[in-house]
Amino acid sequence: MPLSATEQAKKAVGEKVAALVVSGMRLGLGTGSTAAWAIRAIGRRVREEGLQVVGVPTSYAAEQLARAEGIPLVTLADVEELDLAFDGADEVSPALDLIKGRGAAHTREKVVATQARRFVVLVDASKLVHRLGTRCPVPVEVLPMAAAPVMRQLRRMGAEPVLRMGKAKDGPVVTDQGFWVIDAHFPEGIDDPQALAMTLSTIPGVLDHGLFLGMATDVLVGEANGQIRHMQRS
Ligand SMILES: O=C(CO)[C@H](O)[C@H](O)COP(=O)(O)O
Repeated sequence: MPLSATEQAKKAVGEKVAALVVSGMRLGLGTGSTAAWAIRAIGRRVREEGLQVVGVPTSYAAEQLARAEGIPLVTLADVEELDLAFDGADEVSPALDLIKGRGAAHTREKVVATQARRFVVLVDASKLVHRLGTRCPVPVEVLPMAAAPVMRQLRRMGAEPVLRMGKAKDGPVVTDQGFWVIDAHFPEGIDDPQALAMTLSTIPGVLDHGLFLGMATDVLVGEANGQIRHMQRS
């Protein structure tokens, strides 16, 4: 079946970042449908060209895919830093700030991204927003016993919190860490992402949230016309 235009754009940016990889690199392997294109393309280069890399996966899903593709895996205990991490995103602002976590992997994704000298974000053009929060909620990963007080706190902060429920499971989504995810909706968008990120980080029971501010060094945007736009942090 032919790929949709959106899937073509995801594939294009995934293959673009895979082409930036050279032997010896230590990689952060992102989660989601766009990062999966990159993992598959890197796996192909490992098998066909003998490309020598190691990868740190950001989720169980990324780990399984990388294993299937033959990419050698290591942990953050094995490598002091990563040369390049790549990942998808749910929103990208003009300042290259992000919302991530549709796949509930944002906590590990943030840890991995912070260990990388270069953090390349892969999106199709539908993810570009003028104001963070206008396209999707901010995922907040919480200790299950803290879910109710965290939701009350989020309401006091002006958010509309929704506990994320499983699609093929009764009850809440459970993350790779055994935590839950509260999606904090901001119907008018987020006024001050920095202040929100700081406040979220101080709420007891919150493991981490999906605001990735000042972290992306590069954003590759797959456009509808098949072109790739490269945005870089100045
Ligand atoms: O943050 C993520 C997972 O937690 C994903 O990277 C993000 O949701 C983008 O996914 P996709 O490329 O499938 O649109």
